[in-house]
Amino acid sequence: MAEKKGLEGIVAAETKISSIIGTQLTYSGYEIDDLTENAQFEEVVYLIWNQKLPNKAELADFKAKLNSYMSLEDGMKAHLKSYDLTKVHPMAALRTSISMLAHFDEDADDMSEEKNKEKAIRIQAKVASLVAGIARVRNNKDIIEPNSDLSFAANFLYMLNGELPSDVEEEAINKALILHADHELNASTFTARVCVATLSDIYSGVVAAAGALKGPLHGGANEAVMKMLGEIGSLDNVDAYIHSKLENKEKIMGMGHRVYKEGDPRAKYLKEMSKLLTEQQGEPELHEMSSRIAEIVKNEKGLLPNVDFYSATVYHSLGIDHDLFTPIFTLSRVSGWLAHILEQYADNRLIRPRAEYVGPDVRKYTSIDERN
Ligand SMILES: CC(=O)SCCNC(=O)CCNC(=O)[C@H](O)C(C)(C)COP(=O)(O)OP(=O)(O)OC[C@H]1O[C@@H](n2cnc3c(N)ncnc32)[C@H](O)[C@@H]1OP(=O)(O)O
Ligand SMILES: O=C([O-])CC(=O)C(=O)O
Repeated sequence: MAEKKGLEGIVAAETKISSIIGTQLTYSGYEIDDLTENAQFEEVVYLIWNQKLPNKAELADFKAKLNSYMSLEDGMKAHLKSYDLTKVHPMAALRTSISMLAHFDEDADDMSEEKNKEKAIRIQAKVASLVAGIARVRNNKDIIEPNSDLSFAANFLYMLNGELPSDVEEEAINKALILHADHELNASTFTARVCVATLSDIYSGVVAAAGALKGPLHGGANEAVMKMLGEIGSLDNVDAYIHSKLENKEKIMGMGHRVYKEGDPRAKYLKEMSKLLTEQQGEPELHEMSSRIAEIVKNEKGLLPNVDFYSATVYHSLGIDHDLFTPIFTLSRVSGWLAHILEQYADNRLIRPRAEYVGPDVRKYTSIDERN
C-alpha cells in the first residue's frame, strides 16, 4: 500500500495564501480571529488574491468591479430555469452552472494574467448570483438583481430572500464567508490546482473544485450535520444515537479533521453564533444537541468539531434551506480556489504523482471464447 494513504502529511505545493500551524490559521499572515472580528469578506478576498489588505481606493475599486459583474446574463438565467430543480441537488446545479458561465465569457480561454485576474472577480461575483438564483428558481420566484449599495454578504442574502437582511444576519454571513474562504491544500483546492496545472482554463479549475467540495467528507458535511440533527430529533435521543453510530463504526458528520487534531480554530466562532442564533430563533435545543454530540465524540474518539459542524445550525437559524449549505460554502471557498489557481498559473508545473501498482502480474490476452 502507498505509504501515505490519502497523501496525509505530504507537502505538495508552496503557497502564500494561507497557513495552518497547530491550531493557528492565517490568511497571508493575518490570523483568522483578527479577520473574523474586524474585516469585511471583500477585504479578505482582496487579501488572499494580492497578499495585502486593500486601502480605501483599492477596496472601493474592487467592490465596484464585483458589483459590476454580479448580474447574470439573460441567457444564463434562462439556462438556470432549464434545470429540473425538483430532482437536481443545488450543489449539482451550481457545479453545472459555473461551467456554463464560461460560455458567456468571451475571455474564458484567454490565459493572460490580466484576463485571468479579471475572470476571478467575475466568477466570485457570479457565484453569489448563481447560488441565490438557483434557490429562487426552484421556488418559482423571480431572480433578484444585486444591489450595489450592499456588502457582498448582505447582497447575497438580499438576492436569496428578496429583502434586506438584518444586521445580525449580515454579520453572521460575513463571518461565515471569512471563516470558509481558504484552507491551505484542502481536497477541493488541491483539485483546482491539479486541474489548472495542465494549463486548463480557470472555469475548469473552479468546476473541478466544486465537484470535490460537494462530497460529505468535505464541504458536503454541513448539510449532513443538519440531516443527523433531524434524525436525532431531541436532546434525549442524542446519547443513544451517537453511541450506536460509533459502535457501528459510522462517522459522525462535522467531527474530526485531517490536519487539526487539537481542534479547528474556526469552530469556536461558529459555535458562538450557533448558540446565539438558535436561541434567537427559539430552537436552543438544536445547539444543546450539537454540544452534546461534540462532548460524546470527544470523550469516545478524541475527535473535535470541524468548520462544518456548527455552521449547520448557524445557516439553519438564518432560515436557509439545508441543501443550500454547501453552495454557500462554495460562495466563500471559490475565493480560495481562485487565489490558488492564480498562484498555480504564476509558477506552474504539471502535477502528476505516481501510483504503486498492486494488480495482477503481466499476462496474455485470451480470446473471449477461451474465458470462463
Ligand atoms: C471543510 C471540511 O472538509 S472539514 C471535514 C468535513 N468532513 C466531515 O465532517 C466528515 C466526518 N469526518 C471525517 O470523515 C474525517 O474526520 C475526515 C475525512 C474529515 C478526516 O479524516 P482522516 O484524518 O482522514 O481520518 P480517517 O477518515 O482516516 O479516520 C481515522 C479514524 O478516525 C475515525 N474517524 C474519523 N472521523 C470520524 C468521525 N467524524 N466520526 C467517527 N469516527 C471518525 C475513523 O473511523 C477512523 O477510525 P479507525 O482508525 O478505527 O478506522
Ligand atoms: O482542510 C481540510 O482538509 C478541510 C477543511 O477544513 C476545509 O477545506 O476548510
